[in-house]
Amino acid sequence: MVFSAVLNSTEIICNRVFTGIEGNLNVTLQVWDIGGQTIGGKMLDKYIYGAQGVLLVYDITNSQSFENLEDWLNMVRKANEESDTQPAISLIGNKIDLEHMRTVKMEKHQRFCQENGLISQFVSAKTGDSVFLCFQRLAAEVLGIKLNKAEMEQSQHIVKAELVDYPQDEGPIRQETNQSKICSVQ
Ligand SMILES: Nc1nc2c(ncn2[C@@H]2O[C@H](COP(=O)(O)OP(=O)(O)OP(=O)(O)O)[C@@H](O)[C@H]2O)c(=O)[nH]1
Repeated sequence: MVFSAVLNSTEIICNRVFTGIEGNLNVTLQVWDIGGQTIGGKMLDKYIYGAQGVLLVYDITNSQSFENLEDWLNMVRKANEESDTQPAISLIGNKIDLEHMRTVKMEKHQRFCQENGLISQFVSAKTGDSVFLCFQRLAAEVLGIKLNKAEMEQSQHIVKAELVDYPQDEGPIRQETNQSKICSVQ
C-alpha cells in the first residue's frame, strides 16, 4: 500500500491528499496539517469543523507538547459542538526512534487515551515507523471497519538489527558475516 502525498502547502497550513489502497477498498484522506498555529488562531476552527478524524500529535521527548494536548482536544470538541458528529481522534506519540529520551511516560499517554476515548498510537515520523498504520487506523475508525491483528502488523514498519557475538574479554572485533544472526525488532 502506498500513500501519495499531493497538493500545495502554505506557510501555516498544509493540505495533502493521501490515497491508501487496502484490499478492495480505496480510501482517500484529505489531511490538513495545522500544527505550528496558536491555539487561539482565528481560522483554526474553520479547518477543524466537520473533520471526520483528528490526529493529536505530540513529541514523546517533550513534556510540554503533551501538556498542550488537553487544550487542543477541548478546542477540537468545541469546534465540532454544532456538527452532527464528533471526529474520531487519535493520540499520536511521535519520535519513538528517540525512546531513550522519552519524558512522557507510557502510562500517562494510555490514561489520556482511556479518559478521552482516543485511539492510541506511537510513531516515528523520521523512520516512518507506524506512520501508515496511524492513518489506516483512523480511517478504519471513521469508516466503522475493525482492522484485524494481521492487518495491523502488516502496516507496521519492521526494523532489522544485526546481532554480533563478541568473544568474552577481547572486546569488539570484526566478525565474519556468516557468524552473525539477524533479529527483527518491532
Ligand atoms: N528524531 C526525530 N525527529 C523528528 C521526528 N519528527 C520530527 N522530528 C524533528 O523535530 C523537529 C520539528 O519537526 P516539525 O515537523 O517541524 O514539527 P512540527 O510540530 O510539525 O512543527 P510545527 O508544525 O511548525 O509546529 C524537526 O527538527 C524534525 O526533524 C521523529 O520522529 N524523530
